[in-house]
Amino acid sequence: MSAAIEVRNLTKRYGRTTAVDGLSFEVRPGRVTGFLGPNGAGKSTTMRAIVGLDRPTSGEVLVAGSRYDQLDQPLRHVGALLDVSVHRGRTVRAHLTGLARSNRIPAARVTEVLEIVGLTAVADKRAKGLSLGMAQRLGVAAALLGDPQVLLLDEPVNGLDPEGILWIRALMKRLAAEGRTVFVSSHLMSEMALTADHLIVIGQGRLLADSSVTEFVSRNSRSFILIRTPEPEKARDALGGAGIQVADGPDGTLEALHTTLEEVGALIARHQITVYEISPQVASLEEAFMQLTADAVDYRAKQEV
Ligand SMILES: Nc1ncnc2c1ncn2[C@@H]1O[C@H](COP(=O)(O)OP(=O)(O)OP(=O)(O)O)[C@@H](O)[C@H]1O
Repeated sequence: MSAAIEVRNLTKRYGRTTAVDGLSFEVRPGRVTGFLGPNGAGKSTTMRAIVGLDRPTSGEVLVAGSRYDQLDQPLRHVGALLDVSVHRGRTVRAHLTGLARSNRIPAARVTEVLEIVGLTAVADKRAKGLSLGMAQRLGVAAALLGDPQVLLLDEPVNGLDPEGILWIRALMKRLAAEGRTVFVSSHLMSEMALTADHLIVIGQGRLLADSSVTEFVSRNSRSFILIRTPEPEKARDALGGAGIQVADGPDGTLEALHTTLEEVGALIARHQITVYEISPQVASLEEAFMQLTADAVDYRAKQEV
């Protein structure tokens, strides 16, 4: 399986701001790849570089083996939902027809994409009358117009209602199942956990992780047994005596690491310690992501002071 998008040592500076800093990764076909990072991490800049809207300060980006500006009929190779920019006075259909014509795409395809995104009923309405969710759908329709093998979607769930969110998730999965490359950015780990098969995580314009979602979860999520007790010293001694590592949790709780509920329960009973709660805990994906990107966020916050 060869990579459909190759980002090689990409750096992009805007004046004194380094938005992307020596970033390299590949995006493969047949799966949804989530592009995750806190606000300002450099996701949009990278996506804009992939479709030739931003010129790299150094490094390069290849799509389907070529630089975007060297692709013949680029819309047939890459479809992108970046900023939704529509000629707002035009109708939905006219907007798509104009795009199709300038890219030598048959007009019949407009009817097809309107159907795919569920905008057939509003095809003759002016784009400026559309809700944000419908405007997102129109952006997706434009991205699909050339029936491309590679799709880039920058925060596609923004502005969508719950039904729209389910729709876009299903669409992305379907496009990937058809063998296409789907690269989708988000600043929400929870959203990506539901949609993506693979993750590229960046912070401060640098690569933090490149792994499957399953791997990311098992590597980054912290699990422990939470103990709430009025006798923390007794509990600490009992656990420590059995060779179990104990950390301090919030509100005076204890966290027993690398152990099981059964082992902790048995020890607590044997030492006759009063407990109010013993429960297994797994840090959420969102926490794992925040932990991973915390340094990047701190750094940026300090810079802006
Ligand atoms: N045209 C520009 N001129 C100057 N600085 C820019 C420009 N575009 C982006 N930046 C800066 O580059 C950094 C990365 O921005 P970018 O929009 O790529 O991040 P992002 O990960 O997409 O964030 P968000 O989730 O907020 O969209 C930020 O510090 C941003 O302020």
